[in-house]
Amino acid sequence: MALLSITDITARFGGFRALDSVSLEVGDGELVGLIGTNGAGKSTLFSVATGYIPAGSGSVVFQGEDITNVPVHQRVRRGLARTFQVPREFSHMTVFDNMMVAARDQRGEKLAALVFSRHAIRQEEERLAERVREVMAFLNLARVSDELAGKLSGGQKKLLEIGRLLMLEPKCILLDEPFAGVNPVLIEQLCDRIVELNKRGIAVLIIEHNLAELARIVPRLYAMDRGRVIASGTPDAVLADQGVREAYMGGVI
Ligand SMILES: Nc1ncnc2c1ncn2[C@@H]1O[C@H](COP(=O)(O)OP(=O)(O)OP(=O)(O)O)[C@@H](O)[C@H]1O
Repeated sequence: MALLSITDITARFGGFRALDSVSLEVGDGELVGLIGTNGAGKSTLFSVATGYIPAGSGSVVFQGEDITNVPVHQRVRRGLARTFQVPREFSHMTVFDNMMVAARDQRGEKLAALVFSRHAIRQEEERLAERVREVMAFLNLARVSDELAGKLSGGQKKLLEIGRLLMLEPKCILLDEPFAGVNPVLIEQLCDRIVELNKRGIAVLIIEHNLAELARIVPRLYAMDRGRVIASGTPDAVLADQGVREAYMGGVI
């Protein structure tokens, strides 16, 4: 059984059909790519999967449960979370605090339950801080821990965005163009960290325009064009697909 099953999803913006009966699956512990022309509907699909945009029709099933109408924060609590094309860090806060805020959001109810015990709150905060330090070390962000997030490079912001996601202890992450605006050296590092996360058991679905990098790390790809999935399979098979080649620059890739 798939970890995440998206079936026959349709989504409209006014009269425009951005997603037209889209189906896609991510298996437990799988690393999957999603490519497509500009405006194909990839980000919209992420938004429907994670609850930011309602599905017009179709279903989203996560870990065997129908979550089509479940709100964003409950999907996050179940372990399904996404990044955005443009990172959403708090630019005037430090890297460390950005990560702590993400962790506290997730732990909000638990912290509220501890309201009568200062000692218990301090212990919980220390536990979260320890987890933040672990994640920063994993992402090579430890040395910028006290920097303001707004001062980070594009690549470091993408790493921070992934760090904030990891504080949610997800089972499946949807990464929207993690390599966009990132210099080649940091792309290598990002690729390496994404593969390592996946090895540790987190399922990953990645939207990416950088086909060379994506094809290097994912065993399986989907391709979208004009609101539909037009191909899926190994990167070689998808990139050789005639429909995909026609969708991209009239067959030039
Ligand atoms: N909030 C919105 N209101 C109206 N139209 C929208 C909205 N969001 C997206 N669209 C339209 O839906 C279509 C799909 O957009 P989407 O951002 O999902 O594409 P994409 O495949 O992620 O594109 P890109 O690779 O360029 O980021 C586009 O035509 C876009 O203009």
